[in-house]
Amino acid sequence: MPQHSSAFTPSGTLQLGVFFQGVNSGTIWKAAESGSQTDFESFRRIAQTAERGLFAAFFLGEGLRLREHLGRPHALDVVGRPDAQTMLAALASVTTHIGLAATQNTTYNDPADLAHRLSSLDLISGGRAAWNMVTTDNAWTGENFRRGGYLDHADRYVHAEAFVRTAKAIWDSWAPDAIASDGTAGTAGTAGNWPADGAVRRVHHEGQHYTVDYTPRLPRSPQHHPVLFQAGDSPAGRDFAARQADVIFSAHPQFDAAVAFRADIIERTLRAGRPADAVKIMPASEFILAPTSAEAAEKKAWVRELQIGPQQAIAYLEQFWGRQLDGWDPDGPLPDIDPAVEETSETRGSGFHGAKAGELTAQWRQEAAEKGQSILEFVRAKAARSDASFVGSYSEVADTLADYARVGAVDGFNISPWLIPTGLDDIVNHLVPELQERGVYPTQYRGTTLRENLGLAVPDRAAAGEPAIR
Ligand SMILES: Cc1cc2nc3c(=O)[nH]c(=O)nc-3n(C[C@H](O)[C@H](O)[C@H](O)COP(=O)(O)O)c2cc1C
Repeated sequence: MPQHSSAFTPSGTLQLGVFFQGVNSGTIWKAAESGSQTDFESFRRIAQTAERGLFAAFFLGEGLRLREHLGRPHALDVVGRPDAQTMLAALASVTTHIGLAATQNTTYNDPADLAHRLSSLDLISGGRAAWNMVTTDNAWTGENFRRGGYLDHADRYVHAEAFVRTAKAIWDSWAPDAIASDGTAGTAGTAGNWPADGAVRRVHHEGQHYTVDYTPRLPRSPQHHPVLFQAGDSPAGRDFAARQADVIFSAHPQFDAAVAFRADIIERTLRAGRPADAVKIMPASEFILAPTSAEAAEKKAWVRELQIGPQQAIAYLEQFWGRQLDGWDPDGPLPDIDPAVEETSETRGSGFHGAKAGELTAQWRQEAAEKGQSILEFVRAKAARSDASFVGSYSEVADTLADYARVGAVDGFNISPWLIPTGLDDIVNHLVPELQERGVYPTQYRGTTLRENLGLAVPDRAAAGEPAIR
């Protein structure tokens, strides 16, 4: 295994990505300015604004089934999420530089099929595709598929590892010069569009969950293969990222937590035999900005009010009580009845997986009573990802972000706009120039591929001593 320097040197710069929300209550869909969550125009407008702001990547999440609660569609979610790869292919034709990242899970997809579809996006976009690798944390998705059921947490990452190694083997199987640019490498076709003999390797993988025996169908893209993001925060998820990913879409945006997360990932990355800076980190975040801090605070109150209305507040509590609470007054105190479940459900997208429901709800009742909060006020405070929010004037927030860049706490932020499609406008028009003035943000795209723009090396697995799967 090659030796790497254990020293981590902060790049001193930041990248931005945009995460178009399809679930949860972070996006306001009912303001006068709100667009549609399914109309291509919303996606085009956001992606082009992000590109004007030199964003590295445009992200789409994935959910293969509507989230449900107590047998009904989850009232906390907006309904409708067009297929990510279809949407990104359409966006490739109206953008030129921004990366196009599709969240795709390793539990319900198949590696040969997904590797091919991602390669297609990578070729169509001229080397701008990324795959955000997730394992998916819910059982109800499995009910959509013939396999049914759902893998144990530990198995999900074993499966994910075999999946991504197979995908990488598929992407590595065409030699770099399989199709020569002057059209002379081929032996079978007159136009030189065929690979030379021996230039494409067959991929064979026999695993616990699937077997692949496959001759890959596409050559390398200008960035070799899609950039790999990972989202999943358990120790197993972090180790998986340390071994396989280029970038982590993390859940730790607050400064101290970000610094600790960076240290943890450096340790795991070195243990995996990769250089200390091999894995970049971009946490999920929300920005509420205005010319002055007082105006930003006012805006925040408006945003929170529209993100969580009475119906969402009740639906939020129902996740933890495990029963319908629609008779409860959102302006009254928290329900003084016991939950119908022992543990908060791990399968309903809650951020409190497996907590003891009785203890948690009793603690919340006490907390709300002490603060004199109604259901609505309590949920607005609890559900808002306030730990992921950067609220302030353009220059205050730019100063804060410059501190992150200086110590290398993160490599950038993946921003969820709270308004679609105009939610990036003030970031691009005001925050980006402030960051550029501080020398912590690019003033142009470095290249045309996502890999170049993120400053990632082209993968060379043979040199890294990692054999392709046979
Ligand atoms: C920031 C972030 C974004 C995620 N986005 C998605 C998503 O869009 N679709 C999905 O199925 N899972 C998503 N996940 C969930 C992961 O797939 C994973 O299943 C979950 O975090 C549980 O794994 P863990 O225990 O390693 O955290 C996301 C996770 C994180 C941390």
